[in-house]
Amino acid sequence: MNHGLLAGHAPPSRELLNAYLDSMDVWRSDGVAIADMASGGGWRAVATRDMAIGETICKLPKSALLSVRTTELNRFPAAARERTTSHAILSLALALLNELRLGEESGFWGYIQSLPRETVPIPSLWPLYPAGSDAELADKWLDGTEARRDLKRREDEGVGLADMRAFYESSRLPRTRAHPDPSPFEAFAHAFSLVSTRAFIIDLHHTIALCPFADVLNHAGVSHTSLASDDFVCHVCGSLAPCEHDGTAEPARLAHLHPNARARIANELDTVDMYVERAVRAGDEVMNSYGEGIGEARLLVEWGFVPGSAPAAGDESDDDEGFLGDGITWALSELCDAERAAHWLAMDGGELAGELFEAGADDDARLVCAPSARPGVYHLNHAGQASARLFGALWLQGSGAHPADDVRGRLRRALASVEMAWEAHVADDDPLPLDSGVADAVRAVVALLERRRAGLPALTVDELYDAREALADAPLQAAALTVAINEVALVQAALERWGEFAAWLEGDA
Ligand SMILES: C[S@@+](CC[C@H](N)C(=O)[O-])C[C@H]1O[C@@H](n2cnc3c(N)ncnc32)[C@H](O)[C@@H]1O
Repeated sequence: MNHGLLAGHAPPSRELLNAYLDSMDVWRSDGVAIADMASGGGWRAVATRDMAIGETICKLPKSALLSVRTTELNRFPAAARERTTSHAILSLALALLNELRLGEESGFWGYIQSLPRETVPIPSLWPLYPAGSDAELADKWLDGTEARRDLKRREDEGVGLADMRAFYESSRLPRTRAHPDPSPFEAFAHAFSLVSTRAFIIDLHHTIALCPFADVLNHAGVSHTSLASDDFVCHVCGSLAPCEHDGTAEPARLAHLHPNARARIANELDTVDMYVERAVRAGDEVMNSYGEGIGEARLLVEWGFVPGSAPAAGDESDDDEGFLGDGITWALSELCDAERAAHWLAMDGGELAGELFEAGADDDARLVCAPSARPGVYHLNHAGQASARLFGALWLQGSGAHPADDVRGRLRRALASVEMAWEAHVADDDPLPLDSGVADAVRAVVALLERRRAGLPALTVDELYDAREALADAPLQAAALTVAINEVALVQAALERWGEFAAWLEGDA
């Protein structure tokens, strides 16, 4: 994508980055070095010696972060931000674009020159690529997948491509020596792609920010580290210690801290830190976690890659265990009609289903699994188990329960009896008599899965694999196909499991 930024500059330099980090007092362990990705493009962090749990990987003073608070744009708020946005990601992309337009005159030059020069092709930006390109051809494989849902969610939240365009068109960046004229939308899209793939959530003052050096680490589900930051700062000035905006020497934002910790923060520099949480061997790539249980669809939508879709010897990117996330998900409106959905929400059904789900030693053998840790997520996991939250909402829809009924007691019995019936099915016993609401919920799971399958590409898993095999030099199509393959395989397997169970309940099998 032709964004016109940093044209004519030398490629990213580690020396310049290190000089910047030193000048900003960013502390780095001598056990970690920046190395090239084996796949060619980009960098990664590699351990130069064994590192033990608890060791510090890096400590960045918050003043070294690139955020809307620390950048030049913050000094020209009125001119540059006629339109305000509640979306931190759009504001940060604008602030970064302003620094990129400043080029060598930016206070962040040593850092921003180290960032990828190519736009990261996240799916929100695929419509900007020409017809017949890898991006354009990849898009159709996302139909019916979680990635398409995530893209829709981003649009609903106001961070889709049309929102980016509207936001950028209503913003005015100052002229710079390198860029006396406004930059094209592609330049904003480039900055957005960098923010989407590199920003971390920091605190109430910075909101999200780019973290030099910490953002060199790639992601793995089973990681060695994660970014830690005290977020209970003053939202006005960012101070962690009590400040003039608190109006008291003992602000409520610090009330949860032990007195020793409160005394410590009064005297210490506020930093974001990375510590070794799982031992690293010399020569290993040091992997970060971008978040708990992120599925591959979300990795594609927000970070522009799918683990294992383009294996590269030497990178750990093909280690896909732990990339599982929440499997496949539905919105409550797809499970219940409006009246039942309102009833479910009024009784806090999601929370209730979690309370009623009794974890056990043989959870893997069950039909129903624990609800997602993400509130409001109704999912079927990678083993084809429906979450208690999903099953509960479907049960409510079919049960005829009224707000005045003892829903708690009935849902508890429904969850217990479906599990007993499943055990009997697995043991090849005769079907047990079941409350009709429970059998209806099982049939509703089958219907949901059938609808999901109908929306996914109409090829078998083998045909999808063949389509991926036949690709040459098309990483985005390979990534999109990987998402589609895994979802088709999951829906197919889940349909068999739930379909056979439903038939057995009806005495047909
Ligand atoms: C925070 S950056 C990590 C540093 C990046 N490798 C670089 O050179 O700038 C995030 C980007 O790195 C790449 N990345 C991160 N984890 C990866 C993985 N496990 N496999 C492949 N690429 C990965 C993706 O392009 C992602 O958007």
